[in-house]
Amino acid sequence: MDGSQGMGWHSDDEPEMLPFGAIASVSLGAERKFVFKHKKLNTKVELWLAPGSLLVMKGMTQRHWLHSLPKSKKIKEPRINLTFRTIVS
Ligand SMILES: O=C(O)CCC(=O)C(=O)O
Ligand SMILES: [Fe+2]
Repeated sequence: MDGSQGMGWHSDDEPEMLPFGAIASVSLGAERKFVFKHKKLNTKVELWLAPGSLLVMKGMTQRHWLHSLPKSKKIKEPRINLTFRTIVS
C-alpha cells in the first residue's frame, strides 16, 4: 500500500493472540512513520520504519500503548509489512 493508506490507533490484543507474546514486524518498500501513544499518559513516540527494518513489540507494549501508521500524501511508493504473531487456540 502507498501513503494514501494507513492504520488507525489500535493495540494488537486480539483474543486469539498469545497474551504478552512478542510481535515481530518487518517493513519492505517505502519508509513510513509509525507512532506509539500511551493509553493513559500524554506520551507519543514516533519512529520511521525503514525498508528491511525489524520492529519487535513485546511484553506489556500492547497493554499500555496504542500504535498507528499515519497516512501521508507525500508517500507514493508502495510498502509491504510482514507481521509475525503467536496465535493460540
Ligand atoms: O504496517 C505496520 O507497520 C503496522 C501494522 C499493524 O500495526 C498491524 O498489522 O497490526
Ligand atoms: Fe498493529
